[in-house]
Amino acid sequence: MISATKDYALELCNVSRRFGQTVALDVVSLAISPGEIICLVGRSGCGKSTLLRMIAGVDTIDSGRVLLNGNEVSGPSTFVEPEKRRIGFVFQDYALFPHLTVEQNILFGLKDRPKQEAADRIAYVLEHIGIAHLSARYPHMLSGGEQQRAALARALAPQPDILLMDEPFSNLDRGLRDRVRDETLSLLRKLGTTVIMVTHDPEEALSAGDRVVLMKSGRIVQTGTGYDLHDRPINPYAAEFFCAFNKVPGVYRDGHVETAIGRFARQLDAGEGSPMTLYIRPRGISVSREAGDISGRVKSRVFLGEVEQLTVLVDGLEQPLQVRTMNRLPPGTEAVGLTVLPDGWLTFPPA
Ligand SMILES: Nc1ncnc2c1ncn2[C@@H]1O[C@H](COP(=O)(O)OP(=O)(O)OP(=O)(O)O)[C@@H](O)[C@H]1O
Repeated sequence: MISATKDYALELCNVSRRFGQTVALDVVSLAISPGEIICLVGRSGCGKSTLLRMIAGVDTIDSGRVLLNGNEVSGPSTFVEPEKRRIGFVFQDYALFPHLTVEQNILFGLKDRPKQEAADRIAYVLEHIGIAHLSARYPHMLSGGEQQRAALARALAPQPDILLMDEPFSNLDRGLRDRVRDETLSLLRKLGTTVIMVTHDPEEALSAGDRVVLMKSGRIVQTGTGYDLHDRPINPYAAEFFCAFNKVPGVYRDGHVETAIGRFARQLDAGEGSPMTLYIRPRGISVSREAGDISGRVKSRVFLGEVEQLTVLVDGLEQPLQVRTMNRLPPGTEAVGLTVLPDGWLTFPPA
């Protein structure tokens, strides 16, 4: 084994994996500190599950290195078996053994421990995860949320260095999901567990982890806090993953993006006359019955509770603008004034 820095719980160095013609992971590098909670996101097929499988060691890599606590576990001439990696796994379907009780499921991962130690570990996780009263039940006798907690208890019992979770909350309905997720993550934080959690849900990714890792076609597009990814996306893919933007074509001139709905000042590293697309957040437009920078006509509105989504026709734009507002307009309002807020827009060259 090659020993590198122990500052990181996990390091991926130029990891690649192909399946025939498909490049599932394309020279991926990532370092994760102990106790960090990472949300791994990206569209279907971008390589999230493959990445978890390589870390867990249930599949091999073609090139690169994987290090756990500074020790190489996958590399050109190294392969440490999954059982020896001290990694816990929680799957989307929980994968509990149906013929074993909750307690027996947890015991399964502790078979090599002395009896008393295993019993102590089981008691500890049952209590901390709040399912001691369910220990004698079989999986089919548990609700979705309870099954999720049982799977978490089984994964945590052997005290893994890293916990990998593949869409762990996606089988739960919305209300339960938020609660189980908050409870689970606060417990994992308390235990100081390093976590990589795959999710499809952009909101979950922004809110749940310390850091978001966004993938596309086997590559990491951007890593950063939820605020970084949401407010400062590095490209249109990252931007559109977290927000359904209005897109307005424009041209860069004299420090401004010139569009059919006005000039937007920003210093850009772009040549005079370069085409630029303005990405305007639906919440980045204020709307009122007074005159604004832009005149529009409300085509339709959908009341969503906290906010209302308006579709507004604007002269000179092929597509109407989508506007999300907390400002309740009187029924039947047609003519509106719109103003794009200073931090309500981004700009990128056209894709
Ligand atoms: N064993 C395999 N054989 C062939 N192709 C595979 C295999 N495993 C994964 N792939 C391909 O590799 C790519 C990445 O798959 P992966 O399951 O990692 O994506 P994902 O981001 O987890 O997708 P999803 O969000 O749909 O679960 C996909 O194109 C997939 O079809």
